[in-house]
Amino acid sequence: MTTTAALTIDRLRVVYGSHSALDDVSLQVRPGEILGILGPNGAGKSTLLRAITGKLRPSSGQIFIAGKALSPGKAYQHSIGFTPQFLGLYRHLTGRENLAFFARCTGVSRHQMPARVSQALEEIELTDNADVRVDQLSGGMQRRLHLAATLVSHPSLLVLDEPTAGVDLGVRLSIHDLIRRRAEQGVAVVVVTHELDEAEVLSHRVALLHQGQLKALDEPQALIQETFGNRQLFVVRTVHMLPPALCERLQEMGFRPCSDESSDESSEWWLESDLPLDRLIDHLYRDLGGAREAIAEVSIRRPGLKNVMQQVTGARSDTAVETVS
Ligand SMILES: Nc1ncnc2c1ncn2[C@@H]1O[C@H](COP(=O)(O)OP(=O)(O)OP(=O)(O)O)[C@@H](O)[C@H]1O
Repeated sequence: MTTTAALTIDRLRVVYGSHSALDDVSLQVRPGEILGILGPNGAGKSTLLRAITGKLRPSSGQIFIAGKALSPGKAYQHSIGFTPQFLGLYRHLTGRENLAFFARCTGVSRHQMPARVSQALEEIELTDNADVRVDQLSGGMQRRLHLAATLVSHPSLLVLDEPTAGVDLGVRLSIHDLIRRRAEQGVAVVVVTHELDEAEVLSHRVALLHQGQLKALDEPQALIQETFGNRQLFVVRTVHMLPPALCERLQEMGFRPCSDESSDESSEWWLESDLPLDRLIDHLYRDLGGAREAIAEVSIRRPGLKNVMQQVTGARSDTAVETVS
């Protein structure tokens, strides 16, 4: 028996003027699956979400929601719930009033509304503060309410743009639980996040976008295994940010900054290598010479999606292992 995909994207192309923002992207999301969409700035993530939610007309290709072709501007015909990145709540209304408003807007009947609103309030543990105005709620409560405003209509496809941006760990974990519970009930979830550690624990599969192209699509652990096999990473932490000459030296040895693509803002560097740790430390000490007191710690770490992303999108350093061997 085949299950109809909750979302099918077929050879999607979006061109802005002469710039190709999405280039021949195809993927499917099954009911109950959480798909993380990852990629550096400008990769095409928002464009993809706008296409899935019918907010833009693709230059070519098609999108199907539960097997039915999506017409741009007519997403309301499908059961899609979209939670944008920035809070869209009525601050002078209470949580309960906000949920009732969003339920009405998305077609929940008067008859169903009280039960739906109560259920959503319970889900986000806001029942006790349901009648407090939004502007008096904590930031974490507002974030959960923002998500609940989408959940209240019981969409079968949930599209989330950075649902945990700017929240603390406790709120983040409770939002993860909310998303997982809906997925367990059969809801398909597409979630854009810049937090690669989050994507690794939350997503069943991840799609890596770079310059509008789908570079990888797989389960997080499978991607890590495909990219790094059983190799481990050496991570060097420095006591402070290094002067440019030392950054260059580390890069010549094949190290990459952990924080982002900008080497002069990183005090952590990683290297994929088969060398034993003691030999690597010898090389480091020899190569950094008098600057070795800048090293605070050398450790071995399991690669993560962050490293996969750097490997897929960054300039590949093929000389890494040879340089220090
Ligand atoms: N309305 C537009 N007109 C012209 N170019 C656009 C438009 N929207 C996005 N772009 C360009 O398309 C590319 C993809 O943009 P998009 O916003 O989808 O990327 P993103 O992955 O969401 O980035 P970010 O993480 O910074 O939000 C970028 O090069 C961007 O400058």
